[in-house]
Amino acid sequence: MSASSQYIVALDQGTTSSRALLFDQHGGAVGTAQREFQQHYPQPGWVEHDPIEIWASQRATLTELLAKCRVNHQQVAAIGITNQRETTIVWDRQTGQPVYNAIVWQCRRTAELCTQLKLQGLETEVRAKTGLVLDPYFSATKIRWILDNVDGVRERAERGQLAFGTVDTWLIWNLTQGKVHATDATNASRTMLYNIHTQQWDEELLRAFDIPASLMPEVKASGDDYGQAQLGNACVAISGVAGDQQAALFGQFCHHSGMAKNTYGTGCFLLMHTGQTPVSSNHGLLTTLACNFPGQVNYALEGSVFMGGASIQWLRDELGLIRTAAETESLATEVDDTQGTYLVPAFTGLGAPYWDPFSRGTLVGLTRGSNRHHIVRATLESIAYQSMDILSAMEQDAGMPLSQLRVDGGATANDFLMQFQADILNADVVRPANTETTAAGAAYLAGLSCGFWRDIDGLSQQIRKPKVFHNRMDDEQRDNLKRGWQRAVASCQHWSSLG
Ligand SMILES: Nc1ncnc2c1ncn2[C@@H]1O[C@H](COP(=O)(O)OP(=O)(O)O)[C@@H](O)[C@H]1O
Ligand SMILES: O=P(O)(O)OC[C@H](O)CO
Repeated sequence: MSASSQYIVALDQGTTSSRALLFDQHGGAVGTAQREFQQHYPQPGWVEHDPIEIWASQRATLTELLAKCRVNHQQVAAIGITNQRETTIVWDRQTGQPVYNAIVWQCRRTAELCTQLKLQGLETEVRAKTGLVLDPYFSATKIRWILDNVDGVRERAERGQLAFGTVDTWLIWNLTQGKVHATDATNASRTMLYNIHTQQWDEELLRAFDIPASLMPEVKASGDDYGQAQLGNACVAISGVAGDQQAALFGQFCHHSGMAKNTYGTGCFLLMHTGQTPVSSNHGLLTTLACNFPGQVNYALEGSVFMGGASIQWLRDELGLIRTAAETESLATEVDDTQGTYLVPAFTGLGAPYWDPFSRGTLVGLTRGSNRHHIVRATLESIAYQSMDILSAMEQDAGMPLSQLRVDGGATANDFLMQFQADILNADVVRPANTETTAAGAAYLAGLSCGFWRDIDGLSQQIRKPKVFHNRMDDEQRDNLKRGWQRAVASCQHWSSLG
């Protein structure tokens, strides 16, 4: 880091776009550049990205950001990387060419393989060692699919010629011109091959999934030295790496047991820090690793809501009840309540804590007086109820009450939703002034690790004041509403299996 270094760059490689953000000494984002890239759907249920396009779009955002902000490489102390997790890339170590497209976390092509592996009894071992459920979501069966289905790849992998990586690893490889093949603990914990107790690739799981160990990257702490990114003639250190949901937990300053964040996007991703103890869930939540520095191990519980902002898109695109997501706020507040209407957006089944793939969406409690205001309000409330269900499962699993929920993501712009979330949780909902918490997490990891910032507490004090939504609902009303929600959920469970 040179004396003139004034900034940290965060590279945020997401599912639909690559972004680069510039952070100053105060921890605020002062510049941003973004490029969308193409989604490929070669068959129903399959999702792919072109790894070359991922790299090119990410590289272009970095160049654009520095040009736009008139910042040169010497002024950048370090780069932090955060990324869509689980997405799987395999490439040739010699040429750097991918052997197949990136198989995206959403891709369901290995569902059948997962069923077979469950029948062989692998599920309990996967759960115990990795904290995950045996599902196509995670990287292991995606790697296996590439090895089994792309000509010559298994032989090349067995000869040690190929490398596997999640998107962070692919970016590090390209930024360092093939010198560094590494990932961080949070990304490793999403592969279904990493033992979160021993902190190593698990040889038995690699054997069970039939994946050669030579493919795997070195696993480092999230805040650590990942080598030098070559940017033209200049070099900048890469000193922070984390999967996007764990980066958001870090960027929200949730560093202690019981602290939780919820990201309200298309779906909602909820993570609760559980300190140095892995908590195994009785409600089907995932046990995963949280960001760390060398010598530390941190754990978290994770759960997700499938239909968050997506149900607002459904109101707009399928029902035509609204024109924009933003107008849901005024529509919802123009009525006092939903008049007993509940929407359960179980369009693709229900996740944690119900885990019922046969549930289907339902709208209950309609009367002759119900109108679009009530339905819009019920839809917003459904996002808060689903988040509440996951948070209460987390509280029970971790044995810790939640006093505060930190929030980020596109739908947190909706004050009605935030207030209702605080009311139904009976907890404070804290929305930071800067909702770029994912990129901030990567920047803070990188900046703390390279000495740009001295300590996390000092950094958190510099951040602009958040807006806090306090509970305004009395217990009786909350209990009644929660009972109604539970009845609504019960009414749609097992729906598509009933015939
Ligand atoms: N004011 C709003 N009220 C409710 N939902 C909103 C609002 N603004 C955006 N959304 C929802 O938030 C989602 C976009 O958030 P974003 O964080 O960009 O999601 P993602 O990263 O998943 O693409 C969309 O599903 C949209 O419907
Ligand atoms: O890129 P996002 O924000 O959709 O996040 C994807 C998650 O990391 C998937 O686990």
